Amino acid sequence: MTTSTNGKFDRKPLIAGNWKMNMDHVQGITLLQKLAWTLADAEHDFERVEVAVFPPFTDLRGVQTLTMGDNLPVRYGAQDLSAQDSGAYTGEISGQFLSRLGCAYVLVGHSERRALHGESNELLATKVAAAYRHGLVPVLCVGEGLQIRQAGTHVEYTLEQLRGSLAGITAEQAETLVVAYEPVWAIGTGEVAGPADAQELCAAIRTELAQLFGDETASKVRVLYGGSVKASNVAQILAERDVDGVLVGGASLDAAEFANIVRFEHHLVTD
Ligand SMILES: O=C(CO)COP(=O)(O)O
Repeated sequence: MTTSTNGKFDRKPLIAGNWKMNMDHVQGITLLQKLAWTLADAEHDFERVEVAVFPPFTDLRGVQTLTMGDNLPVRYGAQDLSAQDSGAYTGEISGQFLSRLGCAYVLVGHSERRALHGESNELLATKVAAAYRHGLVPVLCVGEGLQIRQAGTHVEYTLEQLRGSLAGITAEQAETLVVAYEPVWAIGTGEVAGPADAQELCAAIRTELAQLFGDETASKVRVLYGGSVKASNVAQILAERDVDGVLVGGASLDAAEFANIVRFEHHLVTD
């Protein structure tokens, strides 16, 4: 991909699938194998467009085996991690364990965890720090609910989440950061934010990152959009200048559909 004047193409697009609490360890292997075959048939260039999956914890060992054994260049991560490293924290999973399982990434602060588990920005800042301690790249999720969108305060609300969840991290750490803007009203609803909405927030996030960490760092951070992304709408969303990838829920559970999302550049050509 050539370098554009706005620098967007210096950032490798990241197409990520969040399987949520779907796909047991056997189903997960089947899904990933199908995805691998489909992308191999299409001669997908993983150097050009990065692919990552976020399976349930119990699938990670199998995903590790599959990606090592077949030398499949799909990267993967967990959907959450503990803020602690080890000890008496029943039910928690340490970033150290994820790192040893070959995870490259970890989701932090998905809206479902914020809403269902009461995860605050303060707690999430400690999870982001834990991810960096263990060599994992945090994919920090932010985004407003419907009421906030209707009140028109969505930009300020989302940036407040961003600032709060990144408290204490250094500019050097921030260089590898991934942020996912996922408006809650667009998650699993079929209601996709328009490309202009996605661009507005992704650009606002980058501007805020520039204030926190400097322009150069902000220009390296990949900002993804998530919420009802499908093969039929991905190309328009990724045509926006500050949108560097997508975080896909439901449509990532179908290998053919997800492979078509990964191949978004081909839709652009035919659009
Ligand atoms: O929450 C999401 C990804 O993390 C988006 O989910 P859907 O793609 O199912 O709307």
